[in-house]
Amino acid sequence: MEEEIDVQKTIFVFTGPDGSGRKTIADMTGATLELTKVLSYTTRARRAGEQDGQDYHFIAADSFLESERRGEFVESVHIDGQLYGIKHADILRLWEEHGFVYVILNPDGARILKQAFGRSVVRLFVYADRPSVLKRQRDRGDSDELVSARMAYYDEAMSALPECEYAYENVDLAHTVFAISNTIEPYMNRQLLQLD
Ligand SMILES: Nc1ncnc2c1ncn2[C@@H]1O[C@H](COP(=O)(O)OP(=O)(O)OP(=O)(O)O)[C@@H](O)[C@H]1O
Ligand SMILES: Nc1nc2c(ncn2[C@@H]2O[C@H](COP(=O)(O)O)[C@@H](O)[C@H]2O)c(=O)[nH]1
Repeated sequence: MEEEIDVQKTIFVFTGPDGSGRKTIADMTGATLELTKVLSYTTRARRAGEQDGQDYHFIAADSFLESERRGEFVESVHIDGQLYGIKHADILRLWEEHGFVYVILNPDGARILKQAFGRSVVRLFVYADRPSVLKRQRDRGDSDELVSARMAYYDEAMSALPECEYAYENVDLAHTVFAISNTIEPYMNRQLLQLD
C-alpha cells in the first residue's frame, strides 16, 4: 500500500539496462543539481575504483540478512548470487535532510519503490541499444563473464520502459544529462514556489 508521504519529497530513480550509462548520468545530474544519493547495501565484492560509502555500503551477507529479517529494507533483490537493497530509514532520513534524492536501481527495484512511495517516486529510464551497451561494458574493461551475465537481463530490463515516468536514449552523454536535468528542475522549482 502507498505510504502517506509529503509529495514535495521526491526520489528520482535512475533505472534501465546495465551498461546503458545510468550511474554516470545519475551522478553527473546529481552533482549538477546538488541532489543527494541514497546508497544501496550490497554483499558483492568491491570492484576496482569503487569506494564504500560512495558507490555502495558494502556489507557481509550475515549483516544483510539480519537487516532483512528486521524488515529494514524497503526493497531487496538477489542478482547473480549477491544481495542488494535500499533501507527505508535511509530514504526517510535523507528526504528529511534534503527533500530531493536519487538512487540507481534495476527495474524491479524501481517498481517496488514506486509501489511503496507512489507519487514521490519519479523513474527515469536510461537506455541504449544492445551493441552500445555491450561495447560500453567491454570498453570499461569488464570481464566477458560479467558482461554476459548482465546482457542476459537486457530484454527484461528494456520491457520496463513503458511503465517509467520518463525515458531517455543515452547516445550522447552531455545531451542526456542536459535532458534529464531539464526534467528534474521543474520538480525542484515547484517546491520553491510553494515555499514562497
Ligand atoms: N553516452 C555514452 N557514450 C559512451 N559511453 C558512455 C555513455 N554513457 C555512459 N558511458 C560509459 O559507459 C560505461 C557504463 O556506464 P555506467 O556504469 O554509468 O552504466 P550503468 O548503466 O550504471 O551500468 P552498470 O550497472 O553496469 O555500471 C561507463 O564506462 C560510462 O563512462
Ligand atoms: N533492486 C535493486 N537493484 C540494485 C540495487 N543496488 C544496485 N542494483 C542494481 O543491481 C545491478 C547490479 O549492480 P552492480 O553494481 O553489481 O553491477 C544493477 O542493475 C544495479 O542498478 C538495489 O538496492 N536494489
